[in-house]
Amino acid sequence: MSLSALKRAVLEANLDTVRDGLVMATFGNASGIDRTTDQVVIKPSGVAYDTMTAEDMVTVSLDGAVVEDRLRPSSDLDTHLVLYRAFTGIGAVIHTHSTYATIFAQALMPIPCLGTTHADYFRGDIPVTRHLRPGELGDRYVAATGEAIIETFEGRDPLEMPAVLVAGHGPFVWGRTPKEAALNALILEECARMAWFTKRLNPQVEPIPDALRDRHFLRKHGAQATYGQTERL
Ligand SMILES: O=C(CO)[C@@H](O)[C@@H](O)COP(=O)(O)O
Repeated sequence: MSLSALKRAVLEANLDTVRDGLVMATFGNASGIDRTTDQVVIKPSGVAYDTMTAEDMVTVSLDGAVVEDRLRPSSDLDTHLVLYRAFTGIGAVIHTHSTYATIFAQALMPIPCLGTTHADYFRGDIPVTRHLRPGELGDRYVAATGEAIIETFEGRDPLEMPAVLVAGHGPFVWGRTPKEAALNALILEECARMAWFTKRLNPQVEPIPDALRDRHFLRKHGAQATYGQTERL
């Protein structure tokens, strides 16, 4: 993908989060990476979404060196970079403060996998990171946020669990493309909303059985996926 195509895709993913009601004001950011050049394209910090253009997207290298510096990159850039370096199969990262997912993050509660809506996209409960320690709240705060996410994902496949709740902050999601990450951000919020109401109706309810969860997840993802069309109609 050319750099200009990546910038357009990243802009659209940012705008999707607003269109889908996941972001208000400037509370969020989406980025994408070209794995052939290791260039990362990310939303500029604090720019209004209704005036944002593809040319406003900021390009940096995977180690954080700014390639084009017309605008300052998102203040969450270092979290995105830590995720790209650790999760080599992902191509896009999105952060929002979507209401229900953020409520779970603030309550330090994983979003339980209570139904097949959830299992179609996330193979299990959406995990919550630990709180950052006082020594991590200085200059390295944003990178430390990414490192806490990586710690939470030890032994997990990030493509089977493309979302996390950062304690006291909000969700980060990812995908292979900016479009896929934007869809994951939307489904995450819907699953959080459903889990909230399900738990209110029946506080004792447990996550669905692993076999049902896996049946749903694997029919849509991985080598054996059977959902949808094998050929374009
Ligand atoms: O998480 C936060 C604030 O808590 C940020 O994501 C949000 O303000 C967006 O910042 P940027 O405009 O991406 O610099």
